[in-house]
Amino acid sequence: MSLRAIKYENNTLEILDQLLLPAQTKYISVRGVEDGWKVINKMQVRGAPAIAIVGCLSLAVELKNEKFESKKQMRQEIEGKLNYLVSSRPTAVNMKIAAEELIDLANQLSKDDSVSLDEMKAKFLQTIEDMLAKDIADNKAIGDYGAKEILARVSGDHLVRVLTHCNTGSLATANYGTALGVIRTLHKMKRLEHIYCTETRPYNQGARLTAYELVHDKIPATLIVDSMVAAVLKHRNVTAVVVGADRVAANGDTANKIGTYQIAVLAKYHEVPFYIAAPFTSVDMSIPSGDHIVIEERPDREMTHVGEHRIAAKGIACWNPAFDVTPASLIAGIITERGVFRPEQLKEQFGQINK
Ligand SMILES: CSC[C@@H](O)[C@@H](O)C(=O)COP(=O)(O)O
Repeated sequence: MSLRAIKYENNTLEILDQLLLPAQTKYISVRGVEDGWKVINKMQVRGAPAIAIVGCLSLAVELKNEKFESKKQMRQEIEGKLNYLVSSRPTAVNMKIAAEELIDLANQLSKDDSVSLDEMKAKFLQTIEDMLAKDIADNKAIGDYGAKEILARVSGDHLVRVLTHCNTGSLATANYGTALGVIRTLHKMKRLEHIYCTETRPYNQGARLTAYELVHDKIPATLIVDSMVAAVLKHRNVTAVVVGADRVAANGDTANKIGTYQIAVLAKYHEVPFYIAAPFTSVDMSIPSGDHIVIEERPDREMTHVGEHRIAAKGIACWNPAFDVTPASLIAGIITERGVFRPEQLKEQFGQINK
C-alpha cells in the first residue's frame, strides 16, 4: 500500500493532515473552495503538485452541487474561485497554471453554443478529475527518466546513492512523487544503495514526511540535519542530488524549499550532479528568470517552535522565507515527464508542447 495524501471518491474530497504526520494519520474533509484555500494555506496539504490538485478538486466538489442560471454565471464563478485559490500560497506555480488552463476552458465552453450548461459543467469537472491520473502518470515517467539519467553516471551494474531535500513524494503529489519518484524507481530497479534525506528545517518536511515515506516503503535511508550536507557529499560518495521544484523560470532558475540553493552550491563544489525533478506544470514560461519569483514568507512560529514546544529564545527576530532560488548554472538537468533537459533546453521543449 502506498501513502495517499488525497482521497477523491464519489464527489467527496479528503486530505491527509500533514501537520499531524508522522504522529497521527488523520484525513480531513474538504467541502469546497473555502476549505481548499485553508488546508493549502495552513500546509495541511503541501507540495506544488498536491496544492494544485487539492485546490482544483475543492472547486469540483463545490461546483457539483451548485445550480447555475447560465453558462456565463458559471464561468464567472469559476474564474473568481480559481483566482482565490491561487492566492493561498504564492510560490508554487502549479495552482496558477492549472487555474489559467481551467479559466481558458471555461471561456471556450461558455462561448460554444453547441455546448449546454450541463455539458459545460460535466466537461469542466471531468477535466479537473483527470488531473489526478495525469499527475501519477507524469511522476512515473519522471521516475523512469530520472533513474536512467542517474544510472548513466555509474559504470556496469553499480548501485547509486542519492541525496534529497524536503518532501516530494506521495504526500506532495497525487501519488509516487517527483524527486522521490526517481528514488522509488531506482529502488524498484534494485539499483539504489542508499538515500540521504535532509531534515528540512524549519518545517521538517524531510524528517516528518520523507522519512515517513521511506520507512513505509522500506527504502534504505538515513536522515541528516541540514547542516550535514557538505559532510555527506564529502564522505559518503553520493552519486547525485535530486530535489523537486515549486516554480521553474524560463531560463531554468528554480524555486524550491529553503535550503535547496545551498545544497546546489555544495554539490557543485563536490562535483556531484544536482538535478531538479518536476512536471511541466511547475514550469512558468511567463517569467524569464528566478528574480521574478515571489518567495513566500511564513510565520516566525514555524522557526521558534517545534509543534507546541518553543525552542528559540523569546524576543529573537526571525526571517522565514519558505523557498529559495537555485540558479540554472548549478543545475545539471531538469527531469520531466518528457525527458531530462538542460536548463537552456527548456524553452525549446515548451515550444514543442504548445505546438
Ligand atoms: C513534488 S513537491 C515539489 C516542491 O513543492 C517541494 O520540493 C517543496 O518545496 C514543498 O514545499 P512545501 O512548503 O512543503 O509546500
